Amino acid sequence: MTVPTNRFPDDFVWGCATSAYQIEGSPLADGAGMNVWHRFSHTRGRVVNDENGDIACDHYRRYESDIELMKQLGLQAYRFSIAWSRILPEGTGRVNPAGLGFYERLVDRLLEKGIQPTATLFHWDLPVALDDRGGWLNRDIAGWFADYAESVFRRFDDRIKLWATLNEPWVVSDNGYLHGTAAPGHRSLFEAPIATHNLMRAHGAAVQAYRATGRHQIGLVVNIEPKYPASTSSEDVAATRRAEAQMNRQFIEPAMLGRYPEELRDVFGEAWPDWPASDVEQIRQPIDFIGLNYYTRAVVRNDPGAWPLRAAPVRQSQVAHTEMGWEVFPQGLTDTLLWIKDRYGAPPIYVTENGAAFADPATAAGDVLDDPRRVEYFRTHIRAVHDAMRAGVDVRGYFAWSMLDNFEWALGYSKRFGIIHVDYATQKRTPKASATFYSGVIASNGAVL
Ligand SMILES: N=[N+]=NCCCCNC(=O)[C@@H]1[C@H]2[C@H](O)[C@@H](O)[C@H](O)[C@@H](CO)[C@@H]12
Repeated sequence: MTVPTNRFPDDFVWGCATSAYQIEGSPLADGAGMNVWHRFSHTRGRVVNDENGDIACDHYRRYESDIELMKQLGLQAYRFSIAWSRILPEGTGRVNPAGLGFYERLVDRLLEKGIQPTATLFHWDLPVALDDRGGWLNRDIAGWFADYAESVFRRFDDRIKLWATLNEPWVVSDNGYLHGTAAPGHRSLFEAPIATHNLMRAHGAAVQAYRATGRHQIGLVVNIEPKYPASTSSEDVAATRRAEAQMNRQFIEPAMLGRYPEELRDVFGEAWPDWPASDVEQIRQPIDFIGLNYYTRAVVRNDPGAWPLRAAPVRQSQVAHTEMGWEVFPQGLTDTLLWIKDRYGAPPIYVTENGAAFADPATAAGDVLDDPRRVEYFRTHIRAVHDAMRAGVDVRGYFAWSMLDNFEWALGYSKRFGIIHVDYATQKRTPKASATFYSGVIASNGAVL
């Protein structure tokens, strides 16, 4: 693959990404079952300002005008997630035709507008009915997930050509079961490894199901945050390896190499089981691509009091940070793409999420002051992708996070990642300067960088 010096290959795909619970609203409409983020966000004290996704960006009802905005931007593809509990209100068994109907309308409208739909099966919004049966702690969930996957493959594989099983299983295991900062809000050293393992077994089962009937591509989306030691001391280097194994290799390694990083026993101790080899073999199903979500890096030091990693980030001074407190570090994206290529056999990669939160207040006149740092973030990170491709990494596409300002999980609506501003009181959409910039990147295939 020859990569031109000043633009991207002709078949490179440019898109934007979102997820169901963060933008759709109407979480219980038309027969949908309740999902764990609905229950979590309606539990006092779990989300900033006790905000929830009851309305969000009202995309469930406004999807046609939102697709019009995507068309105006010149998007070639759109990454969204399918809400499991719209399709199967009880998580298994009865299919809800109205739930399928929403995604049918969404997909057909996207195709009408020449925008490729790419779907993620699970973006954290587990049906409550399954959570009440143990959720990711119940080994049966691999079969439940495969059945759900089959019901959507059957319906949409004629129109969706790029599938992802899971979005960022690390966040579900680490935030949802280890630290309790995300749904379902558990805090347990023993539950997190079980959740990890069942998430990955479910991934494997869905890929196996896809291979039976699927005709296109399926992969796994992981968040990778490259870890750099704060010093060359053996303690800081060891701490960095623990942090890197627990976030960056805990999921991609079983999926691609059929093994878990040995550092996980150092992190979890007796709470890390000896998984049956047959389980890990089943997890290691050949996949067609890796989806990489990249936001930032971490500089890591040894911290004996930091449970359970015994590692802590060191904030870098005198450099730019986003509203999330994340360092702006585009070199980390190049480094990560090269790391995936070198460590996992040069798989095709899509950058499935990359973006930045900055405060973008709307003025009284209704304009939106898009922080110029967001344009700079996209410019430098898209350049970083190009650098990796010039160094031989097989990157197939880039999806900006996010198309719309949206519900940022436990941070509610306090963080704005969108290239399109959403006034949540009026639901008015206003493209930001970053939308104009990204539209130019797409139109010139990266030549404007
Ligand atoms: N330090 N630090 N970072 C810890 C690792 C961050 C992991 N979270 C993500 O990557 C989430 C991903 C998610 O898909 C999307 O649903 C979220 O809205 C975005 C923005 O938050 C990102």
